[in-house]
Amino acid sequence: MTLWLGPQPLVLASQSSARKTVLANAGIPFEAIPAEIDERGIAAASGIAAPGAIAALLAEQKAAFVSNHHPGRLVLGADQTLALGARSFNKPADRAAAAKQLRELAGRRHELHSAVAVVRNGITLFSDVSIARMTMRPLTDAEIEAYLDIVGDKATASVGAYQIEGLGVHLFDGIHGDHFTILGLPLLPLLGFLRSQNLMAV
Ligand SMILES: Nc1nc2c(ncn2[C@@H]2O[C@H](COP(=O)(O)OP(=O)(O)OP(=O)(O)O)[C@@H](O)[C@H]2O)c(=O)[nH]1
Repeated sequence: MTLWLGPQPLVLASQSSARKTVLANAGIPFEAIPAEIDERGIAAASGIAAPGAIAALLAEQKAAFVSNHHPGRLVLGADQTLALGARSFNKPADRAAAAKQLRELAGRRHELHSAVAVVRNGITLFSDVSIARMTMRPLTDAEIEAYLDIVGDKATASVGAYQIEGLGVHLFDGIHGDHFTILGLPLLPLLGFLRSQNLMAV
């Protein structure tokens, strides 16, 4: 008996190592085929300001892009936006941007809006946006620099310049929300959908 009942593996429209790990640990077979879209351009052209709506749009656009190149396949797209008050943040471009972003997040609560979409033949079959609320400790510039010295390039691999399951945990006083939402893939709503399609044995 296997867990996955689908005729073919899921297609994951992502290069995210965290998203791959989440699916692999959940026992869901997938092929990773990153979407070649201009995320920032699409977000800017959409005129959308709400972080959850931006994440939902980009998750759907990533899945639709790959779906159009793989007819008949079930394609999963995901996106995550960080919101601090009315401002939205994306993955920092380099260490200096990560330091600047952490200085702004320190001592405050920010939200992670994680969206997932499932598309087949260009039709969106499922979408969900989940929110996690993260309370970051007050941090001195010296603490931020020490953290960045220790984590190195990983600081630019995540939207908040941290990996919560790794050393990023040291930055926080409080975490409210689903662990998978923080990692960037709302797994529980996705599993509910896959189950509803009779794709899972459990
Ligand atoms: N390991 C880890 N990754 C995180 C965490 N928080 C956010 N991320 C990752 O930060 C990235 C958010 O950027 P996105 O633009 O949504 O995705 P991406 O990395 O560009 O990958 P694509 O899906 O190909 O667009 C995702 O890869 C998330 O998995 C965390 O706490 N731990």
